[in-house]
Amino acid sequence: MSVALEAQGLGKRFGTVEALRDLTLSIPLGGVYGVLGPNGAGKSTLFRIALGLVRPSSGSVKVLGAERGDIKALRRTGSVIENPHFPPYLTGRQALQFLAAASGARTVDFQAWLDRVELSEAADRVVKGYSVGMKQRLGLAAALMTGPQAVILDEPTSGMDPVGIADMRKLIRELADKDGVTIILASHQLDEVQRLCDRVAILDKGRLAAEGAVDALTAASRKLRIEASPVAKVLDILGERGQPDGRDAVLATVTRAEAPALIRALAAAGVDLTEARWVGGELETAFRFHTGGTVNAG
Ligand SMILES: Nc1ncnc2c1ncn2[C@@H]1O[C@H](COP(=O)(O)OP(=O)(O)OP(=O)(O)O)[C@@H](O)[C@H]1O
Repeated sequence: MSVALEAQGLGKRFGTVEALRDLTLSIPLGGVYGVLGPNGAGKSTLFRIALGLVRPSSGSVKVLGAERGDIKALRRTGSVIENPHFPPYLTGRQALQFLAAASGARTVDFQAWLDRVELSEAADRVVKGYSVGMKQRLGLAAALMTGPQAVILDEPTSGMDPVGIADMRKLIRELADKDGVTIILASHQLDEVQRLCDRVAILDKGRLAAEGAVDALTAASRKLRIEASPVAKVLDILGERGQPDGRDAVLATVTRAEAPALIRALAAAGVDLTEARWVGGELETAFRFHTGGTVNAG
């Protein structure tokens, strides 16, 4: 089995609202997968259906190869859905012990998980005094301590400061690369997603608007900016794939694979090359293109 989450023609109606419409999506096992979309696109609904918290109106979803609601698959799937809540007068350590007991987990190394999410110093303080970021990290420890194969995180960096966001990004990447946990996350932080995720799905009004490797989705807006002299010769060699950028540079629409040959051709034609660098290629551009221009902060 190489699929972590598979949705087939998934639909969900809440009264007159169609939160998901005929969504077919396959999220591979391994790596970090981002589910993106404007507010109300259906990201949380997809996650809630996958976790057995909400019943779909049509279609089906499998998690780790098992039908929705399968207890064994759910035990192998951790989750942090929106800001996690803990009994406020328990300490971080007690909260993990309480949740482990509730889920029937027997051999959990609480200290190791508290260390891993950098909560060792705060472990014996009550959760009530924790910051948003600390609660998110405690939620992540709670989701991971039972050794899941996949983890679903709904906006894991919401309400965090830039340092907290960078730490969370590092931890998530490490969990995927070193621990082999498949991470599926929803986020509005497109620059973070671009740095963190291997693949993404872009949802728009409950539909799948785009899906693919981050590199492939961003390739359309990525250009090679070539600063060279004479510019006219560069434009001549590039033909339709070149456009002037100021007086001494050209934007070339080429792929990474084509770049070395282009640079060799320019040198062979006697062009003096001062600089060649990639510009553009932001995930935000792809997001705007596929969702009709809405980018949400927060
Ligand atoms: N329990 C519910 N009852 C009624 N409508 C709901 C319910 N849950 C979600 N919806 C609606 O379904 C649509 C999709 O919501 P969902 O929370 O899945 O979007 P989202 O992409 O996660 O949005 P956000 O980025 O704001 O978290 C929205 O229009 C929302 O108002």
